Formats: sequence, C-alpha cells, structure tokens
Amino acid sequence: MAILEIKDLSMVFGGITALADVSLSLEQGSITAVIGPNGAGKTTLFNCITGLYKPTRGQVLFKGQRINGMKPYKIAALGLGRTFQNIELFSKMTTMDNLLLGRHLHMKSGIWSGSTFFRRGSKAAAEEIAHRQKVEEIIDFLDLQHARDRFVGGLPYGTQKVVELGRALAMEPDVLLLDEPVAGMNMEEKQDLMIWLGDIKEELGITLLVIEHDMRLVMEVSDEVMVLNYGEPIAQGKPEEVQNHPEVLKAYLGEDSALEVA
Ligand SMILES: Nc1ncnc2c1ncn2[C@@H]1O[C@H](COP(=O)(O)OP(=O)(O)OP(=O)(O)O)[C@@H](O)[C@H]1O
Repeated sequence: MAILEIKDLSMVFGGITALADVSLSLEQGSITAVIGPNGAGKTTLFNCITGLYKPTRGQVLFKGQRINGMKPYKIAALGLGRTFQNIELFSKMTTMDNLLLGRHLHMKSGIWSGSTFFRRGSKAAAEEIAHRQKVEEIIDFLDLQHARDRFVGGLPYGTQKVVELGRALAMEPDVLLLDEPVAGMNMEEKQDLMIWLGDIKEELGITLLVIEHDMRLVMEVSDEVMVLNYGEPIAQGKPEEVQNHPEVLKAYLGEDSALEVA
C-alpha cells in the first residue's frame, strides 16, 4: 500500500497555476525524486503536502488518512517530516540541542522541563535520558560527533545541512520530505549524503520524497522520479526512463544541460 498518496492536486495563486493535477504515490520504504526547472512547482508541492498551503483542488492521503486542510503541526505529529531549501536551524544553539528540539513531538514533559529542572529519578528525567540517547544515535549515524557541542551557526554550510537532516530524523518520521538536501555541498559531502539516504531508507525504513537539482544524486538513489514543468507532471517512472524522455529534455533544454549526470 502507498504510504503517501497525492491525487489530482492543484494549487493556483491568483492567476498562476503552480500545480496542475499532480498525482503521485509513494511506496513504503522507497525514494522518490521530484525534479523540474526553477519555478516548476516543486516546493509548492511540499508546502501542500505538509499543510503550509491549502491546495486549491485534490487530496493528500497519508497512511490512508486525508491530511490536506490539516494544520502543519498535526501533519508532522502523524509522522511526516521535512527539511527546507534554506537552512532553518537555531544558529546560537549546539547541534545536540537543535536535534533535541527535533524530539519535541515525542516529549510528554515539555522541551525544557526534563533538562533544566529535573529531579533525579523523576519521569521527566527518565524521558530526557531517552531523548538524549535517541539523539546520540542520530549523531553517530550521521557522523556528527565533531559538531555535537558546537553552535550550529559556526559550522560549515554542508555540516549545517547534515544537522538539519539529523533534526528531521530526530522526529522519527515515517515519511521525510527533503528540499534540495545537497545544495551548496562539496563533492565529498554529497557522496556521504547519498550513502545516508540509502541507509535512511534501508536501515531506518523511512520513505523519502526528495526535491533535487543534482542529477547524479537523482539517478543514483531514486526508485522513482517525477518531473514537473510549469506545475504539470510531464514524466514519471524509473530514473533511466525519465532521463531521456523527450518532454523532459525539451523542458530542460537551454537550462545548462541540467540532465547531464556528472
Ligand atoms: N505563496 C505564493 N504566492 C504566489 N505565487 C507563488 C507562491 N509560492 C509559489 N508561487 C509561484 O508558484 C510557482 C512555483 O513555485 P515553486 O517555488 O513551487 O517552484 P520550484 O519548482 O520549487 O522552484 P525552485 O526550483 O526555484 O525552488 C512559481 O511561479 C512561484 O512564483
């Protein structure tokens, strides 16, 4: 069964149709990439799925439940996480604390009650320890030990992107939406991230929906690719099927031969 299903989704802003009848099905434990030229509607799609925008028409079903129209925090609490195109972290907090904030959906005692005022042996203290353990696992998983106690604002950009991924993982989502996860990263960081995406799918069993311009990543890690152009899905299928699709090549023509896999 599809864990996330998008049915005939449309989003119109004034006179602009940002999404036109988009349908997409994500199988549990798969990686799907959404690609398309600038302004194609990719981020709008994410905003409709996560509740930031109320779609003009269509439906979004998560684990069989209709979620369009629900508030973003409720959608997140159901197990749908995301990262943003621009890093959205607390720069004057450490990596550890940023990741702990990602646990807030799971916290019964509130974010600070456990850490600041806990009495030894209290329920809040036990909860705090469990959350810290979970965060330590993520720090190990993403090789973030060197950044663990450093303020995020002082970390290199590529590391900050990894911290953002870590914070999204700290939510323990069932489906994770990643908006351009390797943008601004160097080759080595990109390579690491590609490996982690595979591990997130295989080891953590998380279903991924990824917006990405980096064609090497798209071709190497995706099970399925959807191509948007002016809000319309112009091709959908296995990476090798869409790569040479005539409509896709036409949409990208003149766009710096964006479909070349480096
Ligand atoms: N809140 C909004 N109000 C009005 N128009 C919007 C809004 N959000 C997006 N749009 C328009 O919808 C279209 C799709 O934009 P979107 O940001 O989804 O594209 P994108 O594929 O994510 O682009 P990029 O690759 O540059 O991030 C654009 O024409 C954009 O100007």
